[in-house]
Amino acid sequence: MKDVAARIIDGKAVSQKLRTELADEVAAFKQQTGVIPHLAVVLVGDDPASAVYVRSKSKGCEQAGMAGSQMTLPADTSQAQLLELVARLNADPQVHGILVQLPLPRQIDETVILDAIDPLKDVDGFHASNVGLLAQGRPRFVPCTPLGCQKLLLDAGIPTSGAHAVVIGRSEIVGKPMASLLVQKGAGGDATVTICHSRTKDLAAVVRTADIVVAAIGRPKFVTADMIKPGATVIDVGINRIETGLVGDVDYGPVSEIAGAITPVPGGVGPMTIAMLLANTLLAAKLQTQARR
Ligand SMILES: Nc1nc2c(c(=O)[nH]1)N[C@@H](CN(C=O)c1ccc(C(=O)N[C@@H](CCC(=O)O)C(=O)O)cc1)CN2
Repeated sequence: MKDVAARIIDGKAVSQKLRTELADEVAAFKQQTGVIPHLAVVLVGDDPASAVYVRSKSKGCEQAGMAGSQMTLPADTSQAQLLELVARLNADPQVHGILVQLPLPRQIDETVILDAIDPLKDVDGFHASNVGLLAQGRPRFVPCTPLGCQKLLLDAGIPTSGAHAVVIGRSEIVGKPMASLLVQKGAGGDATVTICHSRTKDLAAVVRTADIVVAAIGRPKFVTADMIKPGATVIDVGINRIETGLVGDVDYGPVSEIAGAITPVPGGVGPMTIAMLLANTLLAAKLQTQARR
């Protein structure tokens, strides 16, 4: 055990600072172009957590001086009906960003929907062409949660160049794009990256070698103190609702006594996801406005 507890990386404070800066950028963009950036958020079904996230996305747009509209479809919506809505939003010149809230009901193939979104309006960065651009090291829209993790590392002054970063989880939304960001050249990158997943042999031993651990596996308190190298930085992407409340993928109390810096849940990575979405929406409006002039 260390005699000093880990530094807490406060995602709520960092996201608030970024959102204030973004509101100034939005105001300048509106003054220059007369264009109001507009995010359309689509929710299918009535999952209560998704409904909360979607509301905070629309509210976040308004607070930043952008337009946010929300479309809610019933849980039994067919793939064809959702594709029709996406096509309408793609064709609408007033809409700059389109986000389809995940997860989608089982009858709808997520990949088909995500790849139907105009890549220039894909503020989630999930379209195959945006995934490809990130993998090639020339990112356009980067998925919001990994981008938020990278911003937290940069804001906290955690060196990534030459560091060994271990990403636990290989999802398309977090694990894979996080690894791409950490390995790419430049600030917040240049790390040596290992991705661990359910088939990794002796995962604990691999994680113990990490200077930076990003936990995105979706299992409550999966990362325990014995897996952490003293002084390592621990970024917890997990949001798990258990009987006692909301917990991350990291066993926060014991791990914070070993780590050098750690994100809490709530108040760590989560708020950054929305801040990055707002930033991507302004970027979408800028790219489309440029293309139309
Ligand atoms: N189309 C997308 N769907 C989903 C994404 C996404 O980025 N794009 N990510 C997640 C959910 N999500 C945003 O959609 C999200 C999750 C959590 C938070 C957040 O601020 N969490 C708070 C806790 C809030 C609570 O009490 O529930 C925190 O960690 O402090 C924001 C956004 C899946 N779907």
